[in-house]
Amino acid sequence: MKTRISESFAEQGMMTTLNAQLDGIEKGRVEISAPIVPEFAQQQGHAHAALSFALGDTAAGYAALTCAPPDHEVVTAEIKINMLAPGRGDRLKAIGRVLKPGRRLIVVAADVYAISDGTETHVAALQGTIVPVPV
Ligand SMILES: CC(C)(COP(=O)(O)OP(=O)(O)OC[C@H]1O[C@@H](n2cnc3c(N)ncnc32)[C@H](O)[C@@H]1OP(=O)(O)O)[C@@H](O)C(=O)NCCC(=O)NCCSC(=O)c1cc(O)c2ccccc2c1O
Repeated sequence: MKTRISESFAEQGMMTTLNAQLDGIEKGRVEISAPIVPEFAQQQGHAHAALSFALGDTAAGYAALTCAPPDHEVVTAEIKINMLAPGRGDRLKAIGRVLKPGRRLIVVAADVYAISDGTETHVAALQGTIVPVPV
């Protein structure tokens, strides 16, 4: 399972562009993080919502993949995000988790935290639906 997730993550050009890294893989739970850099900031210098979304969606997607059958990929069908606080700091950390590993739909959630001088602030909460598709 860990090899499958790591190899898939390495293939995601989006994650490479964001300098994101995989920090943890367990069944139903995946953690990733990326630096907050000016290229991915909004007009006040905080993390852009799109960065929080990309990391949250990806963490949730891989959490779903840990529960998908071996001969299936997963795609995001829908996901919503609540932006809870400005993403100030050095890094964003996203923790994705599976709420319900159904046969047809995998319901997921993700929480995104901004890390500043070792202090974590909960900045975004996502919930969505991931669909397993045969490879
Ligand atoms: C979600 C859907 C697969 C649901 O399709 P549905 O069965 O409801 O609808 P249709 O039968 O009308 O199909 C429409 C269309 O979907 C494609 N499709 C359907 N079934 C399959 C399948 N088994 N395999 C492959 N593709 C399928 C196909 O193009 C169909 O059109 P046709 O003309 O060929 O019939 C479907 O709605 C869908 O595919 N939606 C788009 C999903 C999508 O593109 N999501 C965003 C990209 S995925 C993504 O961003 C992503 C992000 C991550 O962070 C990830 C992290 C970890 C793993 C994966 C990640 C990831 O994929």
